[in-house]
Amino acid sequence: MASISASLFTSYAIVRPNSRKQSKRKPLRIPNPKPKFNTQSSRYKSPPEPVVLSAGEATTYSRLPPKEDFLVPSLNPSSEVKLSESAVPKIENQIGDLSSEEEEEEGVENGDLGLNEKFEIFEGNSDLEHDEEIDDDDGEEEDEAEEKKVLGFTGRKSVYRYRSDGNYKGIVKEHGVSAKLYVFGDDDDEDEDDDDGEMPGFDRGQSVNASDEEGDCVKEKGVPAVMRCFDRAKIYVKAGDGGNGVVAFRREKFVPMGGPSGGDGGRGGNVYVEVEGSMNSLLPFRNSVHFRAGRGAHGQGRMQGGAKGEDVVVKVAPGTVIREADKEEVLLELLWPGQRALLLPGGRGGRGGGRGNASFKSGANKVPRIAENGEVGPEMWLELELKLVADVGIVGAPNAGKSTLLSVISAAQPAIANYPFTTLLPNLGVVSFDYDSTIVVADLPGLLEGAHQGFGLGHEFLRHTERCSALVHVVDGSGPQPELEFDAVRLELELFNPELAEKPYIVAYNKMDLPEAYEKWPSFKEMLQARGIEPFSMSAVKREGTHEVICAAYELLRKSKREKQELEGLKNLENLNHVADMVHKQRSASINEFEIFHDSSSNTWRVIGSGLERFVQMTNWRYVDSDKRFQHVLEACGVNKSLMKLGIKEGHIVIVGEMEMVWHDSTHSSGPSTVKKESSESIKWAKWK
Ligand SMILES: Nc1nc2c(ncn2[C@@H]2O[C@H](COP(=O)(O)OP(=O)(O)OP(=O)(O)O)[C@@H](O)[C@H]2O)c(=O)[nH]1
Ligand SMILES: [Mg+2]
Repeated sequence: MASISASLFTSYAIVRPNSRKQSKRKPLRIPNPKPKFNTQSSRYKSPPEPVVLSAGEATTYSRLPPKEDFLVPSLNPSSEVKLSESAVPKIENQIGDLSSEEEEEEGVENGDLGLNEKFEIFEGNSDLEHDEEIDDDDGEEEDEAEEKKVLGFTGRKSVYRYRSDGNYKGIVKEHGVSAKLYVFGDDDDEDEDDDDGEMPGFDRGQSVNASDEEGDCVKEKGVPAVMRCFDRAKIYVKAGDGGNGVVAFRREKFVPMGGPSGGDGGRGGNVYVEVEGSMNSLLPFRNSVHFRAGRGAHGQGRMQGGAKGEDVVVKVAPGTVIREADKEEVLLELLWPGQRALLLPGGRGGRGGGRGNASFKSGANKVPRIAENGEVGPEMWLELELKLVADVGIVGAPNAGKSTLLSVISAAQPAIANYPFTTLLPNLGVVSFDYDSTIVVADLPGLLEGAHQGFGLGHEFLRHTERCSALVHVVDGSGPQPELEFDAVRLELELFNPELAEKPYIVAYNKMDLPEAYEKWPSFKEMLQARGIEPFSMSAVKREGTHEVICAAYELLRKSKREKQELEGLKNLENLNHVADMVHKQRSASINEFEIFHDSSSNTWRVIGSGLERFVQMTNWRYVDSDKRFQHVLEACGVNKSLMKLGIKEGHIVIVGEMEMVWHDSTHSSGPSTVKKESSESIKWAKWK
């Protein structure tokens, strides 16, 4: 009975904002003593020791240059090493001719190639047979084996400069062409330990400096940031907080007791996501990561409401998929220019929250000394992923002529050069057929064997073919074994995503103007025909056969177009504002819905319920009436009753949202009474801790 009477006059003493919750929000960051470079992992291994080809002349690196390379325009133009485009085949020949280390030294020292200390050699893993072959050799034979290890070379339109100690020095961009050797060897024990067959290729993110424990995750990912950021980004978005309401009273001559006149706060700004047709990458998010909408202005006297916060619009490229960070579920998929989604609605001001004291005026309370805080705007981290919206994707091995084909069939002007990996990012081109029919064609970086495991660059971009309706597979006819090249690329597509391999495709056998390609064409054609595939032959450089190829691709496209349109139509009907709707729904959660958790060791009772928590957040504790209102709400929504049922005792701690309170059983009065009628004396407030 005592407990029942106590229940009628129960009150809370508000002690302080809930410090536990706050500390949870901002955890202390304890430095991780472990090296970030996981030497145990089979995927990320310590980089092999540099392979010195000739005394201090060149060093082997197993990764692409760091991201800074793509930012620094020119560090030392005076010492720029330029290799003319025409020098490239020359280098290739010389590499082929190298038959001893001396020759290597000579070639480098002479500076014929301009490569002295300035070229990088990427080391990859060889297949088993090759390893064995090299292992068996000794002495001079080993030198021969070294030769065999040189499989090819590539270059790019930037010159990387290395100090002789192996540390990366800088970059001279734009005009030079540097050489890169791909050496497939077995020098490193660690490579042999690589049981799962993963290649410690340059894209594996191995640090240049093995002792570089500070290598962050950017380095571990291996691919330079400019390439990763092209189609992936992580951003932070926050809707604006609502403005606070104020307590004010009308003071005017001849208007005695003018009444409350505190205005409401304005609503916080919204966060929108909009598709910008002119964007074709997510690179802009490399520099701007945080998007915060403006907060609503506070209300003012004379019934002046606050202005609403400024909205923020995050512009993304067509084809962007949006997920909440570290979650699988797709929030939004924005395909077409102009599409706009309300992602996060701003915190409410005005009637929804942030009310001034004028809004609290009632017959019972004509002088309300209470106003609300504006509602806090929601926030989240988002992961953006771009999947280009191209109709046809051009795939194939490096140097097959994919970019050349795109340049011939469209007005696009991709970089074309006689070395693999000229294309580092996908290129888009628009091909016009009639007045009103155009298709978008994407030229992707070349695929290597092992691409699905991360070898080479192509796998980074294969996801861009997922939205293509048809593929054009370009085969380099001048290669040693076009059939094997064809099979390897098909296998990579299949291993990356079996759905890709099921897409309709056209095989375009390229470089027919070269005798070696011309000779191999009949056998290649025969092999594919035996499999039921009708290949096309072309010479992209001479623009012969390219029209037939793209027309055939267009036909394939048209076949699947109707089906695709139906799907797109369905997608367009999707409600793009569903995330905002979810937020609205959460906001309108009733304060009557809550759960109570008890920690007996600390005598703490935690009341969890989004409606109640929002109420706490919006209560402005500066005003005495706010406390009364809060007590009333706890009583009205049944929190007090539930706590007493569960056996709460004097002095226990109750936590609601960010408030921590001490429970008191009041014994000052008896008999039924509502909190509303309860005098302030009946409430025993504890001191702030
Ligand atoms: N002879 C001849 N050379 C060609 C033909 N098509 C392309 N090439 C050459 O092949 C080389 C590679 O061409 P690209 O178009 O850059 O090849 P890619 O497939 O885009 O190469 P990556 O972007 O590095 O994967 C260039 O030197 C082209 O001039 C052709 O039909 N005949
Ligand atoms: Mg290319």
